[in-house]
Amino acid sequence: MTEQHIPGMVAAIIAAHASTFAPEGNRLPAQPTPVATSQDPVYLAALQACSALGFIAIDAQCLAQAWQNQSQRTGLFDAAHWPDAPQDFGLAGADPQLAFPQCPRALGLYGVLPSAEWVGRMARAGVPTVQLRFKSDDQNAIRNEVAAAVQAVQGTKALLFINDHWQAAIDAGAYGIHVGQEDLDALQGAQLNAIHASGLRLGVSTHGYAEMVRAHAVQPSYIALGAVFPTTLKKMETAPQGVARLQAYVRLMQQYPLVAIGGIAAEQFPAILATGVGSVAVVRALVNAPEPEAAAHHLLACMR
Ligand SMILES: Cc1ncc(COP(=O)(O)OP(=O)(O)O)c(N)n1
Ligand SMILES: Cc1ncsc1CCOP(=O)(O)O
Ligand SMILES: [Mg+2]
Repeated sequence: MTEQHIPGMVAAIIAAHASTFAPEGNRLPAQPTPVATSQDPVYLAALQACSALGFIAIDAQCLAQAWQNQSQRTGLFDAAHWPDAPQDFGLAGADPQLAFPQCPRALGLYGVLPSAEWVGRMARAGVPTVQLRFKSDDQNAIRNEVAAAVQAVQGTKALLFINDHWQAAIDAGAYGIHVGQEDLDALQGAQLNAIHASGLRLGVSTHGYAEMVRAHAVQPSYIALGAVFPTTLKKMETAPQGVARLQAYVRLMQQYPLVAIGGIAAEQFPAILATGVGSVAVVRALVNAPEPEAAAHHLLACMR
């Protein structure tokens, strides 16, 4: 492949994947082609094509590198084969010594909840995985709420993750911690080591290819993928990813337990579960339901 083949390769990738990633009527806007970090013709073609298909700069760069690696590994350029091999994304070779402790591969219905009271309610309703997402800057209130959430799941089978407040989670003996990309940015190496040494599980939020690669660098216990659909619960920096991208992420990230999150209600469960993701996280589908326990039972039935 040489430079003169690039326009044809761009067109071939778009033709093969537009119906999946940029279908008529449900298309993310085309993105400007970002700076190239390789002059390989496959890389350059994939960078243009993935940008045209609506992938943001860091994800288009990540995909282009993977497409270049795939072509070099297989010895051919196949426009129809969307990259999905972990080694082409630099995702192979997890180190069991450095990895965070394992959690179940299928975390099932995952309730992300605003208070210890909600955590207890949903744990008692049979939700297998719960998270305390308590937003506060008051350290005393945080410590009390985290300790109360740990108490609230006693006697149930629920696994309790604490969002953001990792030190309080360690001190209270929660099952695990959930952090986002900004939380990871703020964590110093020694703090990440402290979480690792505590033996708690670690879940990490991701919103696309580049963030999945970044999350892999810390080898968390699970990876969350979202927002799949629009959500009013949280201001997202990235567009809703949609089910087609979720499917591609699940194919690539099979080595991790995966959680889908964002804008998911009962009607979306069949499409989400068909991707092979082992867990579906919801906030409003539980918290805003007129009868939250009944909603939990219905969503648990949807999981089956
Ligand atoms: C299961 C799960 N996935 C994603 C998030 C979002 O975490 P984060 O990006 O850190 O945002 P905040 O929840 O802290 O606003 C989550 N909490 N749980
Ligand atoms: C916390 C969070 N992170 C990504 S989407 C989201 C909110 C999900 O809430 P809902 O299930 O109500 O859309
Ligand atoms: Mg957070």
